[in-house]
Parts: sequence; C-alpha cells; structure tokens
Amino acid sequence: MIAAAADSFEVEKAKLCRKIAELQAALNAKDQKLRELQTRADNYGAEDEVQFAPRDKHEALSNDDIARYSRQLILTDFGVSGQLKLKNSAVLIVGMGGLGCPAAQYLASAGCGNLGLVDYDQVERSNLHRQTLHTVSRCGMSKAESARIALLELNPHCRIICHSHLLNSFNAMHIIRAYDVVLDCSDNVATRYLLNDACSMLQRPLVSGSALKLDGQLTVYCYGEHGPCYRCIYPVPPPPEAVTNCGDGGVLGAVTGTIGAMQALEAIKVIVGFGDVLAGRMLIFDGNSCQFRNIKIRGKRPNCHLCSAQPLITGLIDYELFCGMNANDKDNALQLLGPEQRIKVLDYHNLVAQTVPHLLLDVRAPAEFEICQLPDATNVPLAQILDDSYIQRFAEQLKNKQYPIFVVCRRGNDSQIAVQHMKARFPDHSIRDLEDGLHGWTKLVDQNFPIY
Ligand SMILES: Nc1ncnc2c1ncn2[C@@H]1O[C@H](COP(=O)(O)OP(=O)(O)OP(=O)(O)O)[C@@H](O)[C@H]1O
Repeated sequence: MIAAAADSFEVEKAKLCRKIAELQAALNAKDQKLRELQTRADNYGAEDEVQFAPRDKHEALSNDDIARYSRQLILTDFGVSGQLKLKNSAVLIVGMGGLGCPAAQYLASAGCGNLGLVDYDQVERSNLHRQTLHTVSRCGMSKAESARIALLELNPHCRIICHSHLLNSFNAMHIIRAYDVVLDCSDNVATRYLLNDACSMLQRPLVSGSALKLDGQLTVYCYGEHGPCYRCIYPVPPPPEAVTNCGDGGVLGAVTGTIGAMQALEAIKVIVGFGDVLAGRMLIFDGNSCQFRNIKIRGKRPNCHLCSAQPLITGLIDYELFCGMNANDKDNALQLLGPEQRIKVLDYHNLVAQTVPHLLLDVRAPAEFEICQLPDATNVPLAQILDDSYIQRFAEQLKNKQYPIFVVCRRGNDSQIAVQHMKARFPDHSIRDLEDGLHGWTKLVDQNFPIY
C-alpha cells in the first residue's frame, strides 16, 4: 500500500517536473524574445547614428563659399557672420513631401551646413506634381534618399543625414536633440503634436507649415521665452473626421512650394538672427485671391499642459491614440464614465482632459478663479448659473453643440448644485461635476496645484 502510494507520488512528481520544465522553456523563449525586442529598440535609428558624428565647426568661409553665396552675402542683415552661422547650423526637416522639398531646396542652396531629412515613405508618381526634388526615375525610392541625391546636386557642401523611417515617440527626442531648428513639413495631426512636444521639451524652434487645396498656413512655435507652442493654440486635437489631407482634398504644387519656401526663410531668420520671426503670429495664404494675411495668435498660454511653468505633460505620449480617437471612441470614453452625474478627478484627467473635446466650467467666484484654475477652464460663477436669464443665453450658445460639460469648484459642493440646475434646463446634455473638486485634483493629479 505504502509502495503503491510512493509510486503514484513519483509519477505525480515526474509530471510536475515536466510541467515545470515546459514552463521554464516557455519563460526562456519569452526572455529571448524580450531581449531581441530590447536590442531592436536600442538599435532603432542606429543607421542614422553613424551620421550623427560631431559637426565640423567652421571659422571662416572658403573662396568657393564666397563665390557661391555672394548675392546673399551682400545683404546688410546677413553678411559673412550670417553665412557662417548657416554653415555651422543643423536643421531637421520632417516630411520630404510638398512642403519639405522646397524647404530643403532653399536651405541647402542657401548654405545650411547640416540638413536632416525624415521620411518613412517612398516616392510615388502622384507626388511628382508638387514634391519637386523627386523624379520619375526615383519612383519607389525612399523619399529621404531621393531628396538627398537632388540636394547634393544643388550643393555638394551640404551634409545630408537621411532618417528614412517614421519619426515617433521612441526616436523623436534622440533625433531632434542633434538639430538646432525643426521644420514640420508633415501631413498629419499626430506628428504635429509629437514634434511640438519634443521641440518644446528640447527648446528647439519649430517652423510649422501646412497647405491644402489653394490655402496655406505658416507660423513658428516654441520660439524663445514667450513664443506659444502648438498646444497653447490647439490644446486638444480636432476630431479625426474633421481632418482633410491632400489625398482627399487636393492641393496645388505652387501653394506647397510657396509655404515650403517661406518655412526655409523663417528657419534662416531663426538661425542667423535677423528680421521679425513669425512667432505669436500666423501667416494665412489664400492662393485663390493671392492674398497673404498675418493674424495675431495668442502668446504662451499660462495654463498650457505642456509649456507652462507647471506642465502636466512631461514626456512624449502615444500620439496616434491621442489624436486618433474617432467619435465612437470618444463616446466610448464617455460611456466608461458611467451614467452618473459625478466623475472622479482622476477619470477626468485620464479619460477626458486630453482626449475629448469638452467644456470645463469653474463655478467659483472670480477672485478664487484668479488664485488658480485648471487648464482650459472657463469661469462661470454659481450665482450666474442660477440666474435664469444667463442660463437662457447659455442654452442658445449650446444649441447644436454636443460637447459634454464638466463642472468644477473648490471641494465639489457648488459644482453639484450647478449640475443639478443645468440638468433641469438641459436634460439631454452630458453634464458632470468633478468629485472633490480642486482639492481632489491636488491630492490625486498634481500635487503642485495650489490648495486653499
Ligand atoms: N511621423 C512621420 N515620420 C516621417 N515622415 C512623416 C511623418 N509624418 C508624415 N511624414 C511624411 O511627410 C510627408 C508629407 O508630404 P505630403 O503632405 O506632400 O503628403 P504625401 O503623403 O506625400 O502625399 P499623398 O497624400 O498625396 O500621398 C509624407 O512624405 C510623409 O511620409
């Protein structure tokens, strides 16, 4: 009996040992895979690394430089010192498409010493009408490589560094750090936020251009102490369904050429240090009527999530996720919050603040609002919300707007009263208040947020 029990014990033990060995093998395989992924991540962009050799520092212009750049050397604001600054500079152009090609062409021709070209895409025939550095014979070639060939023909003294891959949250800081100025010549909102965040964190001026149909826009973000960043102007991305690209909306090559050339001009002004850099202003080009307008855009937003004194964003994020939520995803995000009239501050921060277009009403008295406020909050004191004539006007403004409303106060009491009152007026509208109010925010989200 004892012998039989011992046998079955041995059998069980052998089975368990086999299971352990299997699990160990699976674990080893997983470890191996992890190591491979780590090595791949470490080596990401390693081929660029070779070309990140220290830049040569030039102290003087050569005779060839003087002959080549003579027409710009005689400009009063430019001169030999300006040319030397350009020669020693490094500019990164993200996107070698309709904007990037003319921008690179003018920067290389003007004598920019080091040009980095980022593009993950290959040249296609439908690019050739506006992406003027690429040719029929280079269709199928990497856009960065194709541009390099054309640029070296224009100016063999320019050092061209190709980054023929996607610029993303993993490699952006590493690449951008090696350059003095960045040109956003991309065509999507995720890359705009990525470049903005990386440039703001690394304090690199960002010359941002865009063109669609016959219209173009240009401005410089992250310039100097007071220059706004992209998030100061656009704190939340537009809904993806509202974004049109050149593939859908069309574009004329002369329009991208105009804006791209002006991006090169702004980059040269930033590097050389002359003229009035287009920061805090936006140039709007209407190709149809051939008019340029300069509009004043706001300066640095004091409560910007990124570039204010107390930023909430301190590292790069998943930009595809941030920008890519479609209307359904946003509804889902709201559904995650449940049907209640209250939302926890942490849920508001994680699920809503950065991703869902919404209205945040702060119902404290103006004097308290002046002490501290959340990013993008609008002050509407409780007394005003309880005033029927105000609510009537508010209802008019709300008409046809589906934005959910969030209400905050100091501790989450007045905000509940405000929500109840508003709910009675707009029963179909999504209105919630932040549980524990600003006290909860300080406790759970941002310990540096003032408490009183
Ligand atoms: N994150 C990124 N990393 C690298 N390249 C990018 C990134 N985002 C955009 N680009 C590149 O920016 C360029 C933008 O060029 P453009 O606006 O002329 O569009 P396109 O994609 O070439 O045109 P089409 O829509 O006609 O195919 C593209 O070549 C695209 O590959």
